Amino acid sequence: MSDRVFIRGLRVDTVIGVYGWERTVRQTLVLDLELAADIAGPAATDDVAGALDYDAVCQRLRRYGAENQWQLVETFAEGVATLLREEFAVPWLRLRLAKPGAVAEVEDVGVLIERGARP
Ligand SMILES: Nc1nc2c(c(=O)[nH]1)N=C([C@H](O)[C@@H](O)CO)CN2
Repeated sequence: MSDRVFIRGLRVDTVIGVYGWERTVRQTLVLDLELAADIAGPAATDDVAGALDYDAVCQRLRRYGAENQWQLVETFAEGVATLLREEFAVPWLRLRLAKPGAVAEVEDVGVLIERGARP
């Protein structure tokens, strides 16, 4: 099954960073997600109840960012992957996590991870 739900450019505000000043401010991370998910099933019923609800995913990840804090983008990325697999039963995902403006003269930096087994 190569079907995917994708989310591009999800902005999550959180406390993240290794420097002292970063512990006192909120910064915006930008997430691009590819989530393995069945498309034909929910298409047959035309019912969001059987779909991987991308709106629910976005709301949950914004709340995850608001309620927690991290030092490394790596830690945040692993937490997002675990949450999606445990709470939304996503069997495989690819996450690109960008921290725009974190480094001078650089557009963005971050991590790209894949977790789970491709169905
Ligand atoms: N591999 C990483 N390197 C760095 C991180 C990080 O999260 N992962 N973070 C920082 C600082 O917080 C930086 O984002 C502030 O400009 C430095 N290196």
